[in-house]
Amino acid sequence: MAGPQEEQKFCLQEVLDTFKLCLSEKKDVYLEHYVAGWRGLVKFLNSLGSVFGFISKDAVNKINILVTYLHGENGSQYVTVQSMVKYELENQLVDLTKRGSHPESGCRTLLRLHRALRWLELFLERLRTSSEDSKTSVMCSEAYNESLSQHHPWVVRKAAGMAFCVLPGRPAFLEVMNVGPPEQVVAMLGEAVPLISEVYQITEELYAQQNLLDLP
Ligand SMILES: CCCCCCCCCCCCC/C=C/[C@@H](O)[C@H](COP(=O)(O)O)NC(=O)CCCCCCCCCCCCCCC
Repeated sequence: MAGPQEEQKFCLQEVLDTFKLCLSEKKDVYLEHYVAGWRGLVKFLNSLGSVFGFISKDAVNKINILVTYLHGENGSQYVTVQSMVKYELENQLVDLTKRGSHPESGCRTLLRLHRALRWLELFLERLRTSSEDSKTSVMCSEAYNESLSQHHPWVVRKAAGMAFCVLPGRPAFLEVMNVGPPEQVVAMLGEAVPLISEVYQITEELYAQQNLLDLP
């Protein structure tokens, strides 16, 4: 049986499995599996050390907000991202233009994770196609600059940049994924990236249709 230590261990397979479960037959995104995917990723971040604590703390905070809705009295409205958006909009539960009485709506909280998912997609694709001696810090900051950084103030960008510098090199990084030899990690990333990308695209289209991409 796995001890507490092992239960905390990140495993790319597990994250891949949760993202697989994310999409329903009609391509709705299940919130439960979406947050489970993020929980798995946070485990990975925690295994990289305390420098990343401020990032994982924010991610956990956002995961917990969503889980509270999911398990709350209106939980049945939060089964999918689609139903959450519909419910919160119909009931005026979202601050649309400036922060007001709903600073922690499901919609704005998920949007933050959604933007981070684009970073993840770009980063994992770089990792997958990179050579053995490529620098993870460079891949990570390139992916960040192309995505998430646009939504962050200077001070967060600075702190993120500093954290990226202490990322382990590619071989050690692939090892923490607990998949096996590098070729196997690369193969699994080949499966994971399109899945993550699909979940991202579906959410992006929904948010764009509803004009929710700039929620405060
Ligand atoms: C592998 C290295 C991991 C580097 C993570 C890259 C993302 C850098 C994000 C920096 C966020 C800093 C923390 C603060 C964020 C908030 O200001 C900001 C805005 O929130 P607010 O509107 O409520 O104020 N929050 C966010 O943008 C959400 C950030 C969520 C980041 C989650 C990152 C999880 C990373 C998981 C790593 C997995 C590695 C892949 C391995 C297979």
